[in-house]
Amino acid sequence: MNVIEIKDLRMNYGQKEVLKGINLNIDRGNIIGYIGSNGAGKSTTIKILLGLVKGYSGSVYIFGNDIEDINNKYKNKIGYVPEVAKVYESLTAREYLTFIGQVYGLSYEKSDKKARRLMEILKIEHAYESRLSSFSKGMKQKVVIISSMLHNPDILFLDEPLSGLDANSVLLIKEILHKLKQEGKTIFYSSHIMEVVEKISDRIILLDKGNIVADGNFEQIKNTNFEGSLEEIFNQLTGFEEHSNLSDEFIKVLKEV
Ligand SMILES: Nc1ncnc2c1ncn2[C@@H]1O[C@H](COP(=O)(O)OP(=O)(O)OP(=O)(O)O)[C@@H](O)[C@H]1O
Repeated sequence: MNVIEIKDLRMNYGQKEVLKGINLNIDRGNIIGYIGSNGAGKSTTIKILLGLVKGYSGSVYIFGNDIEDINNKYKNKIGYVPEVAKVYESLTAREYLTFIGQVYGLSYEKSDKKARRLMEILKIEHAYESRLSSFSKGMKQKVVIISSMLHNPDILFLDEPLSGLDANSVLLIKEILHKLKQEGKTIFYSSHIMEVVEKISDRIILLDKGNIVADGNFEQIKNTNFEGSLEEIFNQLTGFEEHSNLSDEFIKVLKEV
């Protein structure tokens, strides 16, 4: 059974067609690199899958159930790291994480124990009782990552999850994702850092202006399209060949007096 099945997914915002008929079947135990230019429709797709955006046409099945039909029960099996996470700054990490844990159906005690241990492993345990407003960017990101995984979800949607993390933490999170995948978890990984996507993804899906323009593992995409790194392939497939001219122009404007 496919963990996620998307059929002819379309979404408009006013006159603007943001998704133009997406079809996707996703197996369990995969890391899916979901990439595309700014405004391509990645976050919109993820928000539809999470039940946060309505008004789409087509259908979305998660664990074989239409997300319109299943009273949101599937949400306890999903974790989400949004691109820009809104944490409650006035709460301590402990208050925030135990709250999120309980939203996902864990007991207070269980949430507390797991959250403290996870913060310890990510080396921010000293701040467990501190307000989130006092956290650095990377520390906040670690809390958001913990909050998305505390309930051990089967599907993870990660939007730029490594943002603000130092090199050691990046290494650790990548390793965790790899191990979660081996345990059968499905990870939807959306990012603009092509080197990371190229390395960690079992399958890469490239969205361009609301359409899927490439789908396969890195080798397949390389063979059926162009040679080069994922970054180069991305630029070619999204038709971006003018960086040299644009950078010249940018600097020319800077020099204007
Ligand atoms: N709530 C909204 N109302 C109107 N238009 C929206 C809304 N949300 C997104 N859009 C538009 O939909 C398009 C796709 O946006 P989306 O956030 O899905 O892109 P993205 O691929 O995630 O981009 P990025 O890489 O910049 O995060 C954009 O043109 C955006 O302006």
